[in-house]
Amino acid sequence: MKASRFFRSFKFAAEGIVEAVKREQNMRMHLLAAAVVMIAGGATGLSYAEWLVVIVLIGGMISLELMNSAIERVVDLVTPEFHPLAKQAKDMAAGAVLVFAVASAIIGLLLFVPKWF
Ligand SMILES: Nc1ncnc2c1ncn2[C@@H]1O[C@H](COP(=O)(O)OP(=O)(O)OP(=O)(O)O)[C@@H](O)[C@H]1O
Repeated sequence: MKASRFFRSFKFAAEGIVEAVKREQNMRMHLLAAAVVMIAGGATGLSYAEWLVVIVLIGGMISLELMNSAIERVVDLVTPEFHPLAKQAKDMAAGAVLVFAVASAIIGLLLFVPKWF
């Protein structure tokens, strides 16, 4: 792949992220939560390995939210009408976000709580 093409793809990806931050309240919530976790991590003094876990969880959460937003848009593009498959697609995508958020919250508690008490 030519360098210019690579940077063009990078620019489009960045535009997608900016668009999601502008339009999706959930995305802004995830970013706020990520900032709080990073500050808490700094204050708590996480180890190198613990920071790796936190970074993977934050990156995974934001990536999944981006995929969820993308699926919502494709569904709306395909059918503005009510359709059971549209509902399933949106609800499954939202379910994927929820599963990762719950797993992340549990891992976060397992990481932080023993250091605080
Ligand atoms: N075309 C559709 N056909 C059937 N059900 C739909 C359709 N669009 C949305 N829904 C249902 O309504 C719910 C809310 O959809 P809506 O588009 O308002 O929000 P969203 O795009 O899923 O989430 P967000 O709150 O991030 O905008 C969906 O999760 C789904 O259950």
